[in-house]
Amino acid sequence: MSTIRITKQFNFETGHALYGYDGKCKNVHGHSYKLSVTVSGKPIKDNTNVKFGMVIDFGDLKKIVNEEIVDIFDHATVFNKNTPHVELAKELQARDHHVILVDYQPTSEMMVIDFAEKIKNRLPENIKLYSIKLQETDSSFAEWFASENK
Ligand SMILES: Nc1nc2c(c(=O)[nH]1)N=C([C@H](O)[C@H](O)COP(=O)(O)OP(=O)(O)OP(=O)(O)O)CN2
Ligand SMILES: [Zn+2]
Repeated sequence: MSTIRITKQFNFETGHALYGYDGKCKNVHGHSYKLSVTVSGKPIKDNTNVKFGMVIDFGDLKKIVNEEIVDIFDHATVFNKNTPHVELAKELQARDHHVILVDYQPTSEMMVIDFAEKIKNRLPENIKLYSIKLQETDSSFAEWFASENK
């Protein structure tokens, strides 16, 4: 049976700031992120299985990515907790804002690394994470490929 890649796309709105950056993205600002998650596997051969012909049900992949990423990052603001932005984050949290403190600079590169780990940990044994693409703007995106990260 052939190995097939399938992709599910997601959208979420997230704020961030790049502490110490030498450009306008040092300011708190937001993006309409577009996330593409590609997994690979073999379509189920058993015609009595309700998922017959599927690598993984798009709905099951959606549930994993929504629970791990979209529901958490949507309408949140991400700060690097190893910078003075932690003070700003605490102030926002005290005012009931949805803030995420991460252990990295929240660039698109570092976010795809984080997302890849989160998704890999949730996939069934027979399904492999192939790649992730995170688009910050119409012209800027970062990609993670399993083949380059063994
Ligand atoms: N390698 C990276 N460079 C930059 C990142 C990043 O995550 N990785 N992030 C930013 C800013 O957060 C923001 O995304 C600005 O990006 P940029 O593409 O420069 O946005 P512009 O709107 O200025 O770009 P246009 O060319 O006008 O579309 C900065 N750099
Ligand atoms: Zn940005």
